[in-house]
This record gives sequence, structure tokens and C-alpha cells, in this order.
Amino acid sequence: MSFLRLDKVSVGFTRYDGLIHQRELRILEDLSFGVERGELVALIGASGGGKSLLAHAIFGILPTNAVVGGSIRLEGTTLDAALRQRYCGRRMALVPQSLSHLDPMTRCRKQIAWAGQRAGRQLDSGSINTLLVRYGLDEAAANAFPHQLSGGMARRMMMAIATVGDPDLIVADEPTSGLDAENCENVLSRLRTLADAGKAVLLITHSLAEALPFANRVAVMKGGRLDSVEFASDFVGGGEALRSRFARALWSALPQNAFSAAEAKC
Ligand SMILES: Nc1ncnc2c1ncn2[C@@H]1O[C@H](COP(=O)(O)OP(=O)(O)OP(=O)(O)O)[C@@H](O)[C@H]1O
Ligand code: NI
Repeated sequence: MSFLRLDKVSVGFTRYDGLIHQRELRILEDLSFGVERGELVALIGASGGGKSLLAHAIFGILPTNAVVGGSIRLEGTTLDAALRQRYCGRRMALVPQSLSHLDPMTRCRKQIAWAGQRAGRQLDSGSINTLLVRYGLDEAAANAFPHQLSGGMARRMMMAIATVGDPDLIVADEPTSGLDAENCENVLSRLRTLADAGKAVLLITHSLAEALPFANRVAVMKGGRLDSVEFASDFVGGGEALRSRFARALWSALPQNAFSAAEAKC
């Protein structure tokens, strides 16, 4: 039994088709995979493929016209609204893709303290500073309003806010988008450290190359479905060990490998 287990998860949206009839537009179909404690699973997929929707389905924050099918379980228990309310920030935390999740009117220090309180932790200013140092942030960043931070600093601030309650499951949605190489490395190695400390980490990204050095397994999405789940260590050589042809094509299409454009399009 995986720590986080998704079985036949689907996500769609109901839309009016005319005045009365409603129609469901399916975005995600039949996704099944798990994330164990101690591992980092990278969920790879094209832009607009539904990766963020899956993250939002796990946390129960989809819009009201969304229809979610299948089951999402944490340690064997189905996540319902009450459980999510209880677990959010403590047992499970989301690092959202959009920087707009930071409150523009509140200094970062306060936002961290609030997140700590939600997770049942009273944080003094010393422990907030210690947390920030892990993400390469200083006291000035803590005292800043979000708009005063660079994009990279804001992303790292969101990581700090998400992990303040020491959650067992961290879902990080494109946490490196807009970051330079050094910031990227900082964020991804921090996620790796969390996995090494026994947390279950789901890293959502469109970059296979970026995720591979940090991931244990890679879940590859294609056309709203799960194409395959591969071991990160199988992305070597000509990709002979990879089970999926599509995963092999993605691997070959990386700049460091022989480019196979025809296959990558399949
Ligand atoms: N509220 C909604 N109603 C209808 N369709 C939606 C809604 N929210 C998202 N979608 C659609 O779902 C699809 C998947 O969006 P999602 O943001 O999950 O993709 P993604 O894989 O995270 O992309 P990116 O890599 O760009 O972040 C998109 O085509 C989007 O238009
Ligand atoms: Ni997204």
C-alpha cells in the first residue's frame, strides 16, 4: 500500500450544452499510481495536460463544476473533505504553481506564522528564520511583502510556507518555473532532502531533464492519461530499460541525447 495512492482518477468539468443539457468535458482519465514515503515521484506531462488539476484534485480544491472520479487515498484512507481539512498543512501540503497564492497584503513572516498555526505550531521569529535559511532566504525576505520578492524568492517562500508544518506528503506543482539554474537546484535538492527524510514527494513538472537527477520514479502523462511509470535510473543510454515507447522518445528528445523528433511527436 502506497502512502499516497491514486486509483483510476479522472477529472472533468460539466458544461452547459445548450440551455438545459450538461456535458462533461474529461481532462484526466484513469490515472493510477502511488507515491511511497522516502521517494520523490516526478509527474511529467505537457503544458495544459492536467497536471495541476491532478494536484488540486488531491487537495480537494477544484472548482465546483469539476467532477472527480476514482479514489485518492492517504495511508489507505480515502481523502474526504473532513480529512483534508484536518490534514492540510500538517500531513499533506501543496506548493502551488501560481505565485498569486501568496497574500499580497501580508508580510511573508506573518504568512509563515499563519501556516504554522494552521499546522498546530507556534513559531517564534528564531524558528521562522531557521526555516528560511534552508531555502536560502534571509530576514529581509521574511519582512518583505510578496511583491518585493523576486520570482525565485517568492517560489522558495512558498516552499517554506508549505513545509512549515512538517507534512508527510508534499506535492510541488512546477516549483522551479521561472528560476535560474542555482535556484532550481536549491528547490529540487530541498525536495530530495525531504524525501530522504522519509516524506513522500510528488514533483509536478514538464521538464524530464530537470527532474531526473532528483527523482526515484517518473510518472509520464500523455493525452490526459498515465502513459507509464518508470524508474528514474532507467533513463540511461539509449533508454533500452524503459518500458514505454513514449518515455523512450521523451528521453531521446533531450538535448544531451540523439534527437528523434519523429518519435517524440508520437
Ligand atoms: N475550471 C475549469 N474549467 C474547464 N476547464 C479547465 C478548468 N481549469 C482547467 N481547465 C482545463 O484543464 C486543462 C488542464 O489544465 P492544467 O492547468 O491542469 O494543466 P497543466 O498540465 O498543469 O499545465 P501547465 O504545465 O501549463 O501548468 C487545460 O486545458 C485547462 O483549460
Ligand atoms: Ni500546471
